[in-house]
Amino acid sequence: MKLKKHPDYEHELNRLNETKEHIEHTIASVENYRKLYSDNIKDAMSNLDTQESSSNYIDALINTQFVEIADKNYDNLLRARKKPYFARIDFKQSGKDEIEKFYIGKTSLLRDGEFTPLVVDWRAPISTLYYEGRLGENQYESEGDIYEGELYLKRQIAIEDGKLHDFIDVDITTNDAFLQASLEASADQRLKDIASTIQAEQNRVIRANMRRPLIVQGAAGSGKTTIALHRIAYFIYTYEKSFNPESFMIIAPNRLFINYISEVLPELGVEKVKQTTYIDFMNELIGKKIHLVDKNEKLIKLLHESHDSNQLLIWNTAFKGSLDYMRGIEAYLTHIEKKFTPSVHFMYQGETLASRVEIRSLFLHSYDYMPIIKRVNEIKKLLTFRLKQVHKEKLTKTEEKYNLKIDHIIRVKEPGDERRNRVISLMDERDHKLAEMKHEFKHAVKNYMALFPKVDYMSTYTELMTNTELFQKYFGSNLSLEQIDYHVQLSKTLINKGKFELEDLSALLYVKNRLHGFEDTLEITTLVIDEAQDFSMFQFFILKHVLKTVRLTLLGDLSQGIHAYRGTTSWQEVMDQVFPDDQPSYMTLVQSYRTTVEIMDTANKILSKLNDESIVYAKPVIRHGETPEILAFDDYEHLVGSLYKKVDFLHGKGYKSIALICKTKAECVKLKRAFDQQKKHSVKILDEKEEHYSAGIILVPSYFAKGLEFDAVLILSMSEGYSLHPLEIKLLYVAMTRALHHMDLLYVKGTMPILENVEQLHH
Ligand SMILES: Nc1ncnc2c1ncn2[C@@H]1O[C@H](COP(=O)(O)OP(=O)(O)OP(=O)(O)O)[C@@H](O)[C@H]1O
Repeated sequence: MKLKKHPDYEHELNRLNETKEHIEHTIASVENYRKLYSDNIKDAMSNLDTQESSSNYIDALINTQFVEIADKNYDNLLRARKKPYFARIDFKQSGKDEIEKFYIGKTSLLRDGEFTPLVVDWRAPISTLYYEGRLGENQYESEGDIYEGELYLKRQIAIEDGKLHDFIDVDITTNDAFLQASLEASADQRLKDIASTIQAEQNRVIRANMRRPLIVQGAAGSGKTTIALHRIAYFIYTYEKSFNPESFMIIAPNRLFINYISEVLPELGVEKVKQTTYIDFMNELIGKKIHLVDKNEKLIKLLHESHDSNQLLIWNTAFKGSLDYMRGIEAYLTHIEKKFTPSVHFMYQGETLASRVEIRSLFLHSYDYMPIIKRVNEIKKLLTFRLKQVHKEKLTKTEEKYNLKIDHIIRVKEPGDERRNRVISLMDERDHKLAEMKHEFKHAVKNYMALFPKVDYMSTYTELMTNTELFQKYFGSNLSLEQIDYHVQLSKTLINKGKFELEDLSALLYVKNRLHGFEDTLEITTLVIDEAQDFSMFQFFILKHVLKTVRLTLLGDLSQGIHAYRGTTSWQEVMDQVFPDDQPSYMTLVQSYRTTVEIMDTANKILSKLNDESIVYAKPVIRHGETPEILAFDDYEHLVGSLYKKVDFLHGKGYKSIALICKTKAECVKLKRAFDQQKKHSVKILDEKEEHYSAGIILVPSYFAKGLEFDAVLILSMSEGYSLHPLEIKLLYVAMTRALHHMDLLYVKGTMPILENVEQLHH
């Protein structure tokens, strides 16, 4: 009712109707075109056997392309039908008389002969005024030009199912009613497009210069994954003419994530972007599936055993992810490279066609930009070329030489047996010589090339890892004998089982790249990595190196670095070591959108146990909920009894996704049995292989919870509690920050040293 009294109500209503009419009209025209052209294609195809088959075929292809383009717009139009736009800004550009109204939506709509679009795409330069600008004097940039003016209005417009629902005028779009409404929603749609509620700090990340590396440190729930997708959508829109969507790639931690992502990208009007995991991408580049030990095995070991007893494991993992490791490998390859060319000249018929010095110089200098095996091939081509030239010449000369001799004998000698024998003998000698030359010609290059060592990336790398002497020589200067022995023995054990560790993938790819290189089929020019804190320096380096690009966006949160023993512990280090000459940008996101003030406060208290002054704590958007309960029980039975009641309660509240997070899978299995016996609730265990999850009660080992979110989270500690070790603090922090609306912690007394002295926690 109130809305109808708004002086602009009629205007907004008419505007919406006008827009909808335009959309319907365009949809109808596209449908007509599609029908017409698909009929044309059918005709062209049915005539393919006739004489003009090729021109018909070309016609068919052109029409197919047309339909594809129409299809693309068509899908966007269908989507726009229900919600053509979500905001309006009124802007008067300096020098112009008129205040222009811009309606902002997910896809732009143009009308013939009109300069101002009916709807402006959220990714258009002017839309940034909606996300970042405040009322009053303002400016925006488009293709290097600055447009100044005055922003008169910022209006958020809620349209649902094509009907005008509400609109409100705002100044800054922070913590507004629209954002609140969006955050109240349940987690059944894990990732969603947030085009209408993007916040200023997020907008800056989305639109940051893509030509330089960008590192984003974002608190839990600050929208990193969401922003990663919007950034890609923004870039595809902005650089539509220079880049194919296929040249964008997003690396996510697992298939579950990728499935979430693949649902959101089409919503953002983006398809065909490559979505993969690091392991899958490495296997693809290496060209074979490398069998790895479970990538969580180390973390699980560290959770079960003391850190002190695993010092060598921690050292070895960090070492294999470091650029020192890469440098050791490089030193070994350089050594191989130096000894690679034969120590003899390339000769033919006693003549040097290429000296060993020349070949070495070609190999080490002229062709040094190529992978080793390709250089060998280049040398082979060169030797073959020279040999062919010389061989032809020598063959003619030899033949001529014999023919002259034969002529001479015929001229000076009397006919008779002696002359005949002499001529025959010379002819035999000539034929023999020519045959011998042809034989040498045929085998010369092959024999010479056989003097180059036979190398392949797999044996080169495994030799280096398992040979104590070699390892000591190339990596050993700062390592203890104990460390060297640990590395070599572990490598031998793994290789005997035909397995590698996750850390070996970068190394294998490095060696493969140096030896064999890649075909020029790597189309990826722009890479976005989510959960980047789990990546090592070597992983970042190899991606930059192999893809030959600095268009990398890394989004991560060091506070959630549960794989810090193998991942990144400092973004500064990434900038210094991986991008020293690439002018990387660094941005932070501290506002957190996922959870309530009460849950975030509790999680932050846990995080403060790290006693790390450099941590920037997540600031929740003001949204209140119940205070988390921290409940201690005398034993397992009492805990489980209370857990059933909690689950009933949460069900009653209408929460669709409820996660029961235990520290390890073993505790999840134990609880699953209990639930199965109780027979009231059906529960599943979420593990690495899971590809889909949307609702229900799910048991989650803490280390799989990263990146996910649930309406309600119950953290459970039966026997394996959380200690004050940084890894366990981070694990508990990650678990707590998964909740959207509700979180409690239930534990058996004595299992949670981490809670000691945590001020003001509710017991
Ligand atoms: N501007 C926004 N408007 C509405 N919802 C938002 C906004 N930004 C983020 N969200 C929501 O906040 C939640 C967290 O976002 P996301 O998962 O992208 O964060 P994250 O930084 O990757 O989190 P984490 O590191 O904890 O896994 C999601 O539900 C997302 O839809």
